[in-house]
Amino acid sequence: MGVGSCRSRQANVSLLSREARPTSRAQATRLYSAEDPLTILTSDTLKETLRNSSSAWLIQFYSSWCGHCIQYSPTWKALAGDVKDWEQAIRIGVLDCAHENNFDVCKLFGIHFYPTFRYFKARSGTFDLGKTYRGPDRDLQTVRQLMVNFIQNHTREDWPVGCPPLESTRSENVLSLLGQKSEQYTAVIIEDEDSYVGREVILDLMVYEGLRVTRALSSDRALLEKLGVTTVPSAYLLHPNGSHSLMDMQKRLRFFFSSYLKLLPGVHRKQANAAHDPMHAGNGGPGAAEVWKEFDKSKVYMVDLESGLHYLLRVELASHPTLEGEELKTFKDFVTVVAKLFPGRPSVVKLLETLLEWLVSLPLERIPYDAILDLVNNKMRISGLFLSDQLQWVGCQGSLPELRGYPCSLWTLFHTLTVHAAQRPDALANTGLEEDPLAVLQTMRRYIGTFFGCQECGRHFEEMAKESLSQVRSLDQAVLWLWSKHNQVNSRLAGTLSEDPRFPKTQWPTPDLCPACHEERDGLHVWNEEHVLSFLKQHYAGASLKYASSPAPETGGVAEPVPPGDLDPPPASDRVRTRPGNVLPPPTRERRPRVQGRAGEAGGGIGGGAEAQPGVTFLGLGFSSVDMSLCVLLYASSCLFLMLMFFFFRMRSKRWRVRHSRPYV
Ligand SMILES: Cc1cc2nc3c(=O)[nH]c(=O)nc-3n(C[C@H](O)[C@H](O)[C@H](O)COP(=O)(O)OP(=O)(O)OC[C@H]3O[C@@H](n4cnc5c(N)ncnc54)[C@H](O)[C@@H]3O)c2cc1C
Repeated sequence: MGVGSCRSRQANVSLLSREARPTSRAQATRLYSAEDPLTILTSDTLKETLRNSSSAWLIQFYSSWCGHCIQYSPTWKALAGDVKDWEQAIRIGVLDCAHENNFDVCKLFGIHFYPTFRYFKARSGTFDLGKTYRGPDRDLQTVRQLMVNFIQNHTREDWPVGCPPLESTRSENVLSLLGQKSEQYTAVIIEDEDSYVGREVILDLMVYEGLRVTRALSSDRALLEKLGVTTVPSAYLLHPNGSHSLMDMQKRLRFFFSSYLKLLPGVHRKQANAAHDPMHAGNGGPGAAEVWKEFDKSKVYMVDLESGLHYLLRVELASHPTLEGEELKTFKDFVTVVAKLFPGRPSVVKLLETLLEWLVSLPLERIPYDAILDLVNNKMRISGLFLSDQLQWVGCQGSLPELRGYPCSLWTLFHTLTVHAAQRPDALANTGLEEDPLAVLQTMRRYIGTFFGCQECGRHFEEMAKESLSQVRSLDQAVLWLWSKHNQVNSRLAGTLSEDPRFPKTQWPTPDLCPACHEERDGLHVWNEEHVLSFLKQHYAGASLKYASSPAPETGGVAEPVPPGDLDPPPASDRVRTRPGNVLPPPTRERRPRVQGRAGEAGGGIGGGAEAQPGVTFLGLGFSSVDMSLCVLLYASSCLFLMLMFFFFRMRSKRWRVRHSRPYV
C-alpha cells in the first residue's frame, strides 16, 4: 500500500545491542496473537506456505515498533474477521519484520517500509515476491474489494481451488432453472456492474453447502423483467422444490443477504469432520436418536435455563467434594445472584432463596458439597421447593448429543441475569453486591474460572475479562459487554468442531431477529448498540421468555418432553408463592446427581415416579404430606375422644336422672 508509513530499520535493528532485543521480541508478539482470525507467518513458514498454496494470500509485512502498524492493527484484525469465510479463496497473514528471526526473509522479499501489503497468487509453483498494493486508501472496504479484484485476476489455470466462479451469469442460465427441482437452493444476486455485493456474498457463502450463489447484472433487462426486479441489489431465490421468489430483505446490504442465506433450512457450514454433519449422520436427520422438538429461536426457554441450573448444581459443582475459601465465596455469590435475579418459576426461586438463606446463616468456612446437594434435592421435604433433575433442551438442543446443551444454557443464564440486573437495579439490595454494575459479570467470571468444566474456555473468558471488564461502568454496559464478548467467542468458534452445523455460529442477533441492530458504515457492518440493548432486554426479560411446565410429577409418570406450545407463563403474582400440588423429592440418602438423556428419554426424576408425595399450602405455610397425615390422625382421634366423652356423660346423666327421679320411700 503505497508509501509505507515507517521506513525499514532492518540495517539498524540488526545492529541493536543484545540488551535492546528482548524489547523488540516482546513487541513482536504484541500486535497479533494466535487468537486473531489470521495466520502469523515467520521466516520458517512463509515460503513453504506460499509455494503452491491452494488459495491466494494477502500478507501484511509489519514492524511491531512502527506506530502506524500498531494503529492499523485493529483494522487488519477486523478485515481478517470479516473475510474469515473466504479462506479457501484468499487468506490473510502477517509477518513481523521487527522480529530478529524474520530479518532475513523480510530482506529477501525486499520489504523497505512498514506496513507493506503484498498479494500472492494461488497455486504458484515458483518463488514469487508478490504484488505490492500501492494505493493510499487502506480502509477496510477498499482492501476487501481489492481482494475480490485480486481473486478475479487469476486465470483458469491458477484459480484458487475452493473458490466458486465470481463472474456474472447470463439470463438464460437463470431462467432455465426456474421451476426445476434441485438438491440445493440457488440464490441470484442482481446488481450493478460496479457493485461488489454479489461477489462478497458468493465468497461469504462458499463454505456453506445446500446452496449455490451466483450473480447477474442489472443491465440484463430481460432477466429483471422476468423476475420482477425493480431495485438493485436484489436477491432472487430458487428453492429445491422448484418454487422461486424474490428475497424480502429489510436492508439491501451484504450482511443481510449473507445472513438470510446462511439460515435457510438445510444450508449449513461444510464440516471438516463429516461425522458432525447431521445430513450425513447415521440414519440421517438431526437428533436421530432424540425426539426433535421444533422451537422458536426468537424465544428463551425456561426449561433450558432450569436444565442448566440442574446440571450446574447437581453435576458440575458436585464434582467438588467440599467448598472452602475462594471456591465457597464464589459459590455464595453465584447463589446470591441467581436467587435474587433468576426469573424462574416460584418453586425454583424458593429453592434458590432457601439455599441462599442457609448459606448466609451458616458460619462454616468449609461446606461438604453433599450438604448442599441435600438441600438442592430438598431432602428436608420443605414444601414448594423443587428443581427438576432432568436435562431437557429445547432452544439449546443440538443435532448431536455432544453439541450445544449445557454451555448454551450457561450463556443464556448469564445473559438473562445481566439483563434482569439492569431491569431491576434494587434486586441485589442488602446482599453486599448492590451498587456494583459488575456484580453479575464478576460472579460469572469467577464461576467460569473456578467451576466451569471446560478449562480452556475459562482461560479464554478470563483473557477477555482482563482486557476490558474494568471499562464497564453501568448495568446496561454490563449487558452489552457480555453480548459483545459472546459474539467474539462465536466468531472464534465459527467453523470449528464445536459448532453445530444446524446452528451456525453467527454474529448475534441475526438480521431476521433484529433488523434495526444492523447498519453499514463505509462498507463495514456495524452494530447499532442502542437497538441491540433494547433487543437484549426484550429477548432475555420480556415476552420472549417462555416458561415451561416442568416434568409433571403430579401424574406420577416420567417427565414428558416439553413441546414449545405447552409453555406457560408463571403465576404473575409473586415469586415465592407455592404452587399447589408441588412435588417433593423422596428423602433417599443415596440420592446422587443424575445426568439424564435428552427430553423424551425414559427415566424418573425427582418428580418422576411413585415416590413423589404431594404437599399443600395453607395461610402461606407449606405442609408436607406427613404433616397432613398427622393432622388427619389428630382430627380423627379428637373426634373419637369427643364422641366417647359425649356417650360417657350421656350415660352418666341418664343414670343420675333415674336415680333422682325415684320417689323417696
Ligand atoms: C463462558 C463460555 C466460554 C466458552 N468458551 C469456549 C471456547 O473457548 N471454545 C469452545 O469450543 N467453546 C466454548 N464455549 C462453548 C461455546 O461458546 C458454545 O456455548 C457451545 O459451542 C454451544 O453453542 P451454541 O450453538 O449452542 O450457541 P451458544 O454460543 O452457546 O449461544 C447460546 C444462545 O445464546 C444466544 N446468543 C448467541 N450469541 C449471543 C450473543 N452475542 N449475545 C447474546 N446472546 C447470544 C443464541 O440464542 C444462542 O442460541 C464457551 C461457553 C461459555 C459459557
